[in-house]
Amino acid sequence: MNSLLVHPPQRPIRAEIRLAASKSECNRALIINALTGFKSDLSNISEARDSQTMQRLLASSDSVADVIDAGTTMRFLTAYFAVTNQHKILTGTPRMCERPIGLLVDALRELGANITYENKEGYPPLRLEGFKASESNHLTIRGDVSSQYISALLMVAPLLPRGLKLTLEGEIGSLPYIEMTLHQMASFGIEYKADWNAKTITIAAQAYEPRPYAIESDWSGASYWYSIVALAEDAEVELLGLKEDSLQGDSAIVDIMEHLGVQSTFTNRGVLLQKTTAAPALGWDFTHCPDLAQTVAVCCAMKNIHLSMTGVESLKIKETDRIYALQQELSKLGAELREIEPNHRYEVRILSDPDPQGTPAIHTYDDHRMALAFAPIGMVRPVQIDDPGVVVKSYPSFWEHLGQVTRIEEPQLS
Ligand SMILES: O=C(O)C1=C[C@@H](OP(=O)(O)O)[C@@H](O)[C@H](O)C1
Ligand SMILES: C=C(OP(=O)(O)O)C(=O)O
Repeated sequence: MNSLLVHPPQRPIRAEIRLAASKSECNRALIINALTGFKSDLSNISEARDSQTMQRLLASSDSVADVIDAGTTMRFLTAYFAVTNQHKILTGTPRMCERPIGLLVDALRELGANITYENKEGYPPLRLEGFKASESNHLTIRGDVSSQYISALLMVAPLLPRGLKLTLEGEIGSLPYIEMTLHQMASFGIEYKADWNAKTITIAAQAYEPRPYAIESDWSGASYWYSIVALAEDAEVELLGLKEDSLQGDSAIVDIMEHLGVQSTFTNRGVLLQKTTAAPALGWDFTHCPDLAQTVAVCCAMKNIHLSMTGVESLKIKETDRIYALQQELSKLGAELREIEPNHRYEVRILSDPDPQGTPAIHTYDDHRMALAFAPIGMVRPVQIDDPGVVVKSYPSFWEHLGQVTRIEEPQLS
């Protein structure tokens, strides 16, 4: 299946969608479960490939662990395999081998891990050859590159003989993901002290306790349904398995979408999305919810809402350079993603649709969020999404779910 055509719905949309479980919460729960000796009872394990890969690699005794394109799986397993003294080669797709990991490797080396680079300094593949705890239990790490390095270190901190005092340097990005890690660790009996003013987190040596743990549905996946409701003429969708007091920072989509014309009402099963009036312009800082940037950029472009976005620095080192990918694909809709302050502030503006009657063909750059963020365009005009299978990374049942509300087909060969 090389591409899919999404057609505008012929009827008002009324649907209940059971979202995939959050791969972020799931990957933390899987690592922590491993650290309890696989004795915890996890429910609602995510069907996302990133989480299935994590589960498979944790259970495998192979010397090579291939994470495919899963960033959290790569970063969390690096710390886990290192500190549990496992000898492994950690590798992934060519893109994974372009995503930096040097800050995490430097930190683990300081703690006593023997890690070397197979090819390029600072990037996977990595060779892990044992662990001998060092005297030092105090580390400093930059907070503005990827929070995944920090989460990875925090989860293994209780295993270190002297625990860990971690100081974060500079701006902290993706903070809710760090807080999610700490909350989940606490759910398995770990005590910690976080001082966000001093930017330090202190964790003593202690043991994880096996506990039951239920993983919440995925708020990042929910964002595509918000965009569908914002763009469709008539839509009401209930997303099942989401909570108002979520650990996931991407629940910020509730506030963002109030400006884009979607109202949220929490029910005892999840959240009900209904249409309301949209604002003419939106300014948003994505520092703590970078995975929402594509959803919001595309939705604003389609609704002709002027968007000013900041906090998108990390987008260039994700599954693809998401700034470049957005610029290329938004231009097919007659929209522009313009850099206003170098690498800091961008805006989305509508110029003119180069072909209002046409069916834009959207490339997805091996990035699930490109396919997921552009598919809702189909609520307004037919759209072709190339390489639709990329969604398996986080939301494998997306096309099946979308097929419940509108027609999707493989394009006819001419
Ligand atoms: O810890 C996590 O589960 C994640 C953290 C974020 O990455 P960064 O911290 O690199 O921004 C996010 O983009 C990613 O999808 C998942
Ligand atoms: C950036 C993402 O994932 P990861 O970094 O875990 O590959 C994502 O899911 O958007």
